[in-house]
Amino acid sequence: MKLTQLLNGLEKKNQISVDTEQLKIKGLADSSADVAANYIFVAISGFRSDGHDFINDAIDKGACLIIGEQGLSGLPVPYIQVENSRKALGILAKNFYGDPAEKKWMIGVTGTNGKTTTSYLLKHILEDNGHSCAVIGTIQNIINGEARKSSNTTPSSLEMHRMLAESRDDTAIVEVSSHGLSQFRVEGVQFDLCLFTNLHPEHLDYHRTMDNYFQAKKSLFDHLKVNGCAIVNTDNEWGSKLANLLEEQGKTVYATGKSAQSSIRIHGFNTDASTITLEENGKTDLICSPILGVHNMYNTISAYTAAILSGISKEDVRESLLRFDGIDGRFEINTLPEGQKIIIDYAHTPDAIDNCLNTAKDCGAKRIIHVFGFRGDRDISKREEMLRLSASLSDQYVLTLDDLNSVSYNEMVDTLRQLQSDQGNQKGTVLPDRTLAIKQAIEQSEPGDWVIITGKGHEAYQQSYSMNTTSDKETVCHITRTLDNIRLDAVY
Ligand SMILES: CC(=O)N[C@H]1[C@@H](OP(=O)(O)OP(=O)(O)OC[C@H]2O[C@@H](n3ccc(=O)[nH]c3=O)[C@H](O)[C@@H]2O)O[C@H](CO)[C@@H](O)[C@@H]1O[C@H](C)C(=O)N[C@@H](C)C(=O)N[C@H](CCC(=O)O)C(=O)O
Ligand SMILES: Nc1ncnc2c1ncn2[C@@H]1O[C@H](COP(=O)(O)OP(=O)(O)OP(=O)(O)O)[C@@H](O)[C@H]1O
Repeated sequence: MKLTQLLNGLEKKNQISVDTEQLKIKGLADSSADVAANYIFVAISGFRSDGHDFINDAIDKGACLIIGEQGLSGLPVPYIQVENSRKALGILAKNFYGDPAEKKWMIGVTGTNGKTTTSYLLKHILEDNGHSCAVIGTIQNIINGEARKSSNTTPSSLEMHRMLAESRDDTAIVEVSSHGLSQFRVEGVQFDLCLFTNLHPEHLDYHRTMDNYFQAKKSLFDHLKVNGCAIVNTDNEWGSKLANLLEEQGKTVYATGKSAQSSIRIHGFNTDASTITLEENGKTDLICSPILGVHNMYNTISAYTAAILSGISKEDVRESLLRFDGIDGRFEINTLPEGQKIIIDYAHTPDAIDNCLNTAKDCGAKRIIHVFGFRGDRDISKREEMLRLSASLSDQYVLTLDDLNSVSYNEMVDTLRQLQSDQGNQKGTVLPDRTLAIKQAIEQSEPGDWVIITGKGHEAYQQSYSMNTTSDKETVCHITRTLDNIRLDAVY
């Protein structure tokens, strides 16, 4: 592709020569390791290293043009200085791959909790009604029906545009994280629908304040196509604020919530039957939420609204919801022959833990035994609240290891012990080996009890534990001898 086409929309700080404009570009790379002959290398100043330090490597590998933020001169190949390299990468990737988002029905989902659940509910409804849906998100990326490993919730803009270009699906659902937004990973992607699930304290190690975190999430809505719609859960205070701000900007907002002003108004939740009564334009509708918990009912409402705005009839959406068979690691229930329920859930925020434990209570759990831990290198400000909630809502809890990341085993165990002694109560114990913690919880459970294992959900273990299993699901299967894969028990 000719460089002039690629640079469309890019603000340059320096002029480039007519000869440079004629360069034929074979590819783009933001990692020197991926550079080949006639590539553009975009140097990004990162959190761990600085791409500008790898410019010479990139040139040795065949880069014919460098883009970066520093005022550099004297390079053996042309250099373009830009204000923001991550943003530049998105613009170049969009041009290089021919603006793939423009050719699809694009749906972006953001919020602290519920992005994955809402995305999979929506994917199911759309596919059940004849569409083909790509999903780019936390568990995996699904392109043309094939699952690919995902290492970030929202991949870099380069991978994003590449995957969208490879996808022959008519629709793409993208989970958009706040990190992704603040790092311009959806630069050049415009959405037909943008969904906001909720905002709760999380990632404050990165964003510092809730307002910064909110601003990052809000920026997704700058990516709405001209006729695009925002779908916002206004029962969350930040959602309500967002809906007002977007309306002030003249955007089309579908507010979902209990208030009378909502476009889709919630009249009531029936937690026993897992149903929701909704009202739109004076007409009420009863829909089933196929995953337990009021929090999952909110996800169902977001998916329902997005499906309707995608052109599916209410009747078809209602029918499709009845055929949904669950998501890995999202309130997955296994009922033991003796009557205990074992739940595996990805909850790793105070709000999510609150929701999970309360769902078990609402569903009549005799006793709740909660197994959980804290991730190394992640926002530590939420730990006390997570423990406080578990100590008050569960009947017994076991503090155990979650991913250590770069934190040492001893440091995390000391942290667990310290937190238990400062904030815990007599219901709790510390048992670092996650597999033994799960075993102890299951062994101590009695018919009618719910054992709730949170934090890892669908993910594989990073550490090895004494049982040699690779995930919570495998551990539970191993302990309970449930050899069949655990699947979500029917809610209805
Ligand atoms: C802290 C953070 O967000 N880092 C993200 C960021 O990495 P970075 O650009 O800072 O990378 P870096 O290692 O410092 O390298 C800087 C540059 O030098 C280049 N380089 C480096 C080495 C080399 O030899 N040659 C070279 O060219 C790198 O390719 C890069 O372009 O940009 C990368 C590309 O987009 C991301 O993969 C990476 O996510 C890391 C892996 C990560 O763990 N991020 C988490 C915090 C995250 O983003 N999480 C959210 C979900 C949060 C949630 O809701 O749970 C997500 O969307 O996944
Ligand atoms: N709407 C919701 N409100 C509060 N908590 C929720 C909601 N939906 C899901 N959760 C909780 O959050 C956990 C993660 O859910 P999900 O994976 O759908 O969210 P996510 O936004 O994709 O999370 P992440 O950004 O961490 O990948 C669930 O296992 C559940 O405990």
